Amino acid sequence: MALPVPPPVVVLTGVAGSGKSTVGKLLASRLDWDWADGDAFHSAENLAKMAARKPLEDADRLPWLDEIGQWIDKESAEDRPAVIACSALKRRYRDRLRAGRPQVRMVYLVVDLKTLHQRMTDRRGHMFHADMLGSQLAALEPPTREEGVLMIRSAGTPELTAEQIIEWERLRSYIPVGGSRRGD
Ligand SMILES: Nc1ncnc2c1ncn2[C@@H]1O[C@H](COP(=O)(O)OP(=O)(O)OP(=O)(O)O)[C@@H](O)[C@H]1O
Ligand SMILES: O=C(O)[C@H](O)[C@@H](O)[C@H](O)[C@H](O)CO
Repeated sequence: MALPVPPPVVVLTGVAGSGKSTVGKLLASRLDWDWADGDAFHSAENLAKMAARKPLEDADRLPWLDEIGQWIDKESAEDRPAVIACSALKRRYRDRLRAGRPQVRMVYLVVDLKTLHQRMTDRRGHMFHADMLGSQLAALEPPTREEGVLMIRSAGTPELTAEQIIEWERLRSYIPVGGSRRGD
């Protein structure tokens, strides 16, 4: 008999400045689901590297992705639906996060370059500098035609993007009409 699939865990992916944290926080709050920002799982070494404007490499990101995976597993073990932001720039990073976790639903935020650059330069007090955007784009393998990834253009307000994600059919089917948002 197949094991029951735990409640969904939405992973908001995309390059720095695409709005993962802004949209993710809003989405989790609208749904009353747990929320985490993947940036909180970076090691001190990774944070220092990024603050020194050195792009992360695979060897830096793999243990970080595993920390995020463990957070997802903990949420699922407690039967809790959740949202987490994680850049997951490459196919193999996404595969690492979703392997053995059928509850993971990936959303990729599509934002044009001009807007991305504007958001990064307007953002104040963030350890990730706007001049690192190029390195994010160089590492990026967009999930075009990748099965199970919702690619959503995030050009309007964060509220609109969060609403569009909620409407995403597979999530909607989880949220009972008129029922508890946690589905219990
Ligand atoms: N849809 C949006 N419309 C306008 N501004 C936005 C939108 N989404 C995010 N922003 C702004 O753009 C900036 C970047 O957003 P945010 O920090 O959420 O991106 P991020 O993908 O989490 O970046 P990082 O990976 O670097 O943490 C923020 O200052 C935020 O207020
Ligand atoms: O994979 C990466 O290069 C990192 O996750 C970055 O995306 C940063 O964590 C983030 O952008 C900082 O806010």
